[in-house]
Amino acid sequence: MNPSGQDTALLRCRSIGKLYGEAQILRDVSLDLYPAEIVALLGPNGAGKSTLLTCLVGLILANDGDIELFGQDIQQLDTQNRIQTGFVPQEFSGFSWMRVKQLLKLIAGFYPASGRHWKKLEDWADLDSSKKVQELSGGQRQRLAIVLAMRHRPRLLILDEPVSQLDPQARQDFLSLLQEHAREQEAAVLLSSHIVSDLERICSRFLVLHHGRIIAEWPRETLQPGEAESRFLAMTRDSN
Ligand SMILES: Nc1ncnc2c1ncn2[C@@H]1O[C@H](COP(=O)(O)OP(=O)(O)OP(=O)(O)O)[C@@H](O)[C@H]1O
Repeated sequence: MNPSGQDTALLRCRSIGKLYGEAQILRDVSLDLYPAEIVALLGPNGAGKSTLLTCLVGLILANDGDIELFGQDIQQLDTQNRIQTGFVPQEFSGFSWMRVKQLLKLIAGFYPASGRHWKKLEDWADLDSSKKVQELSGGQRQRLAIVLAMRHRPRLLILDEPVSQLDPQARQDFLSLLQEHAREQEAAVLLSSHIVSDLERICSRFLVLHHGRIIAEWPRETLQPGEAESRFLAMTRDSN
């Protein structure tokens, strides 16, 4: 599946395996992400979604398999490609004593001075930049994590439950921005969420991870409205 008509995957992984101690968390996971597509990662609690997403951005090492970003091995990724990636973790932690404006400035320093700051995204986040990170609410902290990951408009974006703490209006507006980002930047986006109706709104493909394996892949055009959720529930219930 390649919605942009371009052959080059921005992310390609093959046969990823991950162990924590003796426990096999991921098994033989392969996937490609292409420009201008938003792909959903579904899976019940403990399926391995966060583990997979964290491996895909190189924050933890897989035990088996290969991961390439922009055609480069993830362990050899050069700075030029590294700054074209963005990651929203499931929980944003650290930097608690810093003021929001200090943190934004610090992170901006990793990107070229000419780097675009996506004003519309910052307006959406509506953060009080004079506050310390530890003074932010859970939802405000999630907005900050999103701004930090997306403000430089990365071509490859991985998001781990990015809307779990957002209020309904913020969530809807963010999903629209995410679509705009994928379209305008021809960005490849992979995101996990337990709110399947959100994913049905914006994703062109659904991957189902269960017990560390991808057990299904559905292009959106093969689904009726609401069918991703019902199929997912039936599939994970039956294979428990
Ligand atoms: N650092 C760790 N050390 C040991 N086991 C871990 C570690 N992190 C995760 N696990 C285990 O790996 C499995 C997958 O966890 P993961 O967080 O990837 O699942 P998930 O699909 O993201 O779940 P959720 O929907 O609840 O966020 C779980 O059984 C979890 O207990």
